[in-house]
Amino acid sequence: MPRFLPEQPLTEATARTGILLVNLGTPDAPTAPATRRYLKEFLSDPRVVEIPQAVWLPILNGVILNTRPARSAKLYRKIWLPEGSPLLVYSQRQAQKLASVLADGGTPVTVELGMRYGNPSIPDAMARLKAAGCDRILVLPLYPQYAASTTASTFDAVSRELTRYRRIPALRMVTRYPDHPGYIDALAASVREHWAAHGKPERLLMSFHGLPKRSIDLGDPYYHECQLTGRLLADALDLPEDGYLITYQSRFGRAEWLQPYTVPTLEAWAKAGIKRVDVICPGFPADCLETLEEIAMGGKESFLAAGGEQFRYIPALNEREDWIAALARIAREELGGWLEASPTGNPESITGIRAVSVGVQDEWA
Ligand SMILES: C=CC1=C(C)c2cc3[nH]c(cc4nc(cc5[nH]c(cc1n2)c(C)c5CCC(=O)O)C(CCC(=O)O)=C4C)c(C)c3C=C
Ligand SMILES: [Fe+2]
Ligand SMILES: [Fe+2]
Repeated sequence: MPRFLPEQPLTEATARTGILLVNLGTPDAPTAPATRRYLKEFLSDPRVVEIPQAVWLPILNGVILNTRPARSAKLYRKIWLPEGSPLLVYSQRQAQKLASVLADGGTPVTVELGMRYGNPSIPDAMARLKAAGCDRILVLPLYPQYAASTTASTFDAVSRELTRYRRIPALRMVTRYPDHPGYIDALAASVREHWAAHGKPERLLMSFHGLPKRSIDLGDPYYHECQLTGRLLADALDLPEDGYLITYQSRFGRAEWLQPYTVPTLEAWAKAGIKRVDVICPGFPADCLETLEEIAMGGKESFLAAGGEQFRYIPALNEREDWIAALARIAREELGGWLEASPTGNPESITGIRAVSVGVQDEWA
């Protein structure tokens, strides 16, 4: 049994650039066993829970995985689409549309979606890129703001898989785009369209996924990147200081997480007499459990119960044309120097190198 995965012979036709689009991942089904499998993989990642594994794993396996899966599965059932989990459905459509926008723009690259946890896995997506002949890969995570628990964990998974390869591809990775004009403009356009259809609220709440405060104290740039996105979005919308607030959601466990917390803020606003709010979750390019259940359903319920009168959730960017165009722009910018060599996807300029390496292979065959 060879130590590394077997390789297909190198041919001229196989040289291509591929994009590995990555998102977090989601259960295969809205059931307790499928949610348990997903949470086990997710919460065993030391990038996600930074408690020493000898302390954390007994808590995870003994307590959390015996209680949370059934509870979370019930929540997933509230948002599940006929085609599957929203996070997967929207991420898959983003991958397909990104490939077609790039191809229409003269950049024919293969795009594969890989989920950090669950399916389709990052190793499977990388195998598909390899089978398509991609020997240059751009990793593009659907995380505009850098966090070690998401972005660095993606890098861990990609690089771990590469340790099994004999012939590794050239590799690039987008690590952050919290201030990319295409991303900010798409967010601003989605808010303006929402206001044109439904009217303007008293306040706009921008809710980002939370992180333990300790991670920021240890140097994670996530908080600053969320604040940057939020401020740029507010500027693009000409919002006054008291017209919006950036908050953090999805707290997990008892430690302090980034503040202010989303739902307590909504309740405090309602109690202070704010009647009409809109909520957007700019850090989630695809709608998912955390936006659809926790915010659009749970946040609304809390706001109304505390005396608020009108709560509107502004959907994630999902398949918006301007967002797919922004992703294509980000990809093209990061692919600089790779695409020039292969304007038609057929890398003439490196044909000579290919011919030599194929020749050497033949000699040893
Ligand atoms: C220790 C816990 C967690 C950290 C740290 C964390 C960071 C983090 N997560 C996202 C994006 C998503 N998280 C989602 C779900 C989710 N997150 C956690 C915990 C942590 N996240 C849990 C336990 C769950 C599962 C749901 C539940 O049981 O409550 C999702 C949605 C997944 C879906 O299937 O729809 C996303 C997306 C980011 C961006 C982030 C760090 C910045
Ligand atoms: Fe999360
Ligand atoms: Fe949540």
